[in-house]
Order: sequence, then C-alpha cells, then structure tokens
Amino acid sequence: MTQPQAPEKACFILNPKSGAQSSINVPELIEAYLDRTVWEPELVFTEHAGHATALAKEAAEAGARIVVAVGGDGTVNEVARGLLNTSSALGILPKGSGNGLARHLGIPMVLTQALEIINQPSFGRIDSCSINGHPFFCTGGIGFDGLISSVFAQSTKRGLSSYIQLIIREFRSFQSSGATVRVNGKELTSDFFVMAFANASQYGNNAFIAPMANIQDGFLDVCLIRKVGVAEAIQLGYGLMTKQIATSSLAEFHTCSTVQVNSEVPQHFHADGEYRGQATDFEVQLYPLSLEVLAPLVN
Ligand SMILES: Nc1ncnc2c1ncn2[C@@H]1O[C@H](COP(=O)(O)OP(=O)(O)OP(=O)(O)O)[C@@H](O)[C@H]1O
Repeated sequence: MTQPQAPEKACFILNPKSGAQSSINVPELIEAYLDRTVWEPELVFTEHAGHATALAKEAAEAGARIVVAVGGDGTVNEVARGLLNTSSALGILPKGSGNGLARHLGIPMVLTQALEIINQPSFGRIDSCSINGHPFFCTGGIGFDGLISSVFAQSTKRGLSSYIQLIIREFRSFQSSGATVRVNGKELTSDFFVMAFANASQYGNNAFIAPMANIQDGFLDVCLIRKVGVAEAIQLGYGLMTKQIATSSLAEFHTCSTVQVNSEVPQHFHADGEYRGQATDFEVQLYPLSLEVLAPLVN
C-alpha cells in the first residue's frame, strides 16, 4: 500500500499595500480553501518595500517547496528574485493592480480559483531577465514606461483608471530621447518613445506589449517604438489592448538573449513596473529557465 505523502511547506508572503482597496481577507481564504493534505502553510506580511525578497530567501532556506507571492508584479518580482538559485518554486495569488506575470502564466484572477491551482500543483521552469542587474520576470523598459513607473511609484492611487489618467497626463509633456540600441549585431539609432523588453507577453491588465512572447523559449522579445504623436499613441494603446501591436507599423520587434542601449541623456527605467532609477547605458540579459514556478501554463 502506498503511504500518502506528507504535506509540504508553503510560505505565503502577503503585501498589504498591493492592489486597489479590497475587502478580501486573504488569510481567511487560505484557511478556508488551501488543501492541508497537500500544503502546510505559513503566512507572513511584508513590512516595507523590498522586504519580500528577504522573506522569500528565508522561506527557501527553511525548506519551503513553494513561496507564494500575494500581491502584484512588484511583490512577485521581490519574491521571485529571492528564489533564484534555490529549490523553492514561485506561486502567485494575484492581488495587484496589473498582475502581468500571473495572467501570462494562466493563473486565475479569482483568488479561490488561484488557490485551486496551488492545491493541484503543476511545476515548470521559466526564463528570467535583468536590466542593469535588476531582475525582472515579466517586462522591463526604458523611456515612457520607465517614466510612468516612476510617477506611479509616487502616487498613492492604485487601479487601472488611475493608471490611465496618469499615462494621459504624462504623455503631454514627455520628450522622446535619442538612443542607440544594439541587438543581434545591428545598431539602431533613433528618438525612442519606448524600449520594452518582454519575457512575458504583457505589462499587466491584459496590455500586450509582445503578444508572441514565450516565457520558456530562452529569448527576450524587444519592442521598439519611435517618437510618436497623439494619434499614433492612441493607435498604440488600441494595439496594446487588442494584441495587435505586433502587426503595427509603429512597433519594431527583435528576439535576442542580450541587448545594449546607450542613451544621449539619462532615461527612467523599470523592472516589472517597479521604478529603478535613471541611466544612460543599459545592459539587458536573459537567463534561460532560471526560475521554477507553480502555474497551469508551464510544464
Ligand atoms: N508593507 C509594505 N509597505 C509599503 N509598501 C510595500 C510593502 N510591501 C511591499 N511594498 C511595495 O508595494 C509596491 C506595490 O506592490 P505590487 O506591485 O505588488 O502591487 P501593485 O502595484 O498594486 O500591482 P501591479 O504591480 O501588479 O500593478 C511594491 O513596490 C512593493 O515593494
């Protein structure tokens, strides 16, 4: 007779600040829906930005089989970077504003359904990336999306509508800057509005910057958008939300495992929507299958 397997350790790292205000009580949901025959849970709350990385490392060292980020892409980023080179897998309970990586991996946005995925775990490995040494798992970017991440970081408002309002406000004063992108032996010099690096296909909220991106293929999808006017920006926005950006004449795509950018002036940049500062020189790199995840769309 085969013995039932003992439950394995699952550490849930909860960011109380992520997402729009909601009345959902995640500890109660975990208590009610997590299968205790599969998982022995531990719940910890982050106390400040950056805390989730240390908590994830501690959980991995303590033998957690999975470390679940309960939050948005910022929290996922912090947890995932703590799990690189460990034997713990990343899980996600999407509770952020955008939830780009969770959406890409097919994790349901309804938390009870996301818990069902955790109850019947299926594991796989995904690529990870870095921009100037800052890890990212979903998208990184320089230019307008870098600026938006910087303004959003200072805003107390969360949710899609505040995000769109902010984009419209900032677009009016944004100046595209000259830069040279070195990719696959080519040098492309222009005034770029956005230089986006996609490991996953979307920024979050189903805004698809690289609809064809495959997170397990060992390649980054680079999307370059040159200086645009208002009408073109609206077209791009429509392309993002309808998965049609890849066929737009306004966007140029390259697949590669490394890319360099040299800008004439310092530019804002982000990793998974988290603002990482300004720089003139950038190195973006992909690390194949470097993170184990618990998700339906990987194997
Ligand atoms: N206890 C905390 N207090 C304040 N900020 C925190 C705390 N824990 C984490 N953070 C920060 O909260 C920020 C937002 O988190 P997160 O990205 O998960 O949510 P979001 O922005 O609503 O979602 P998304 O990135 O999917 O749009 C991150 O920058 C993270 O570092």
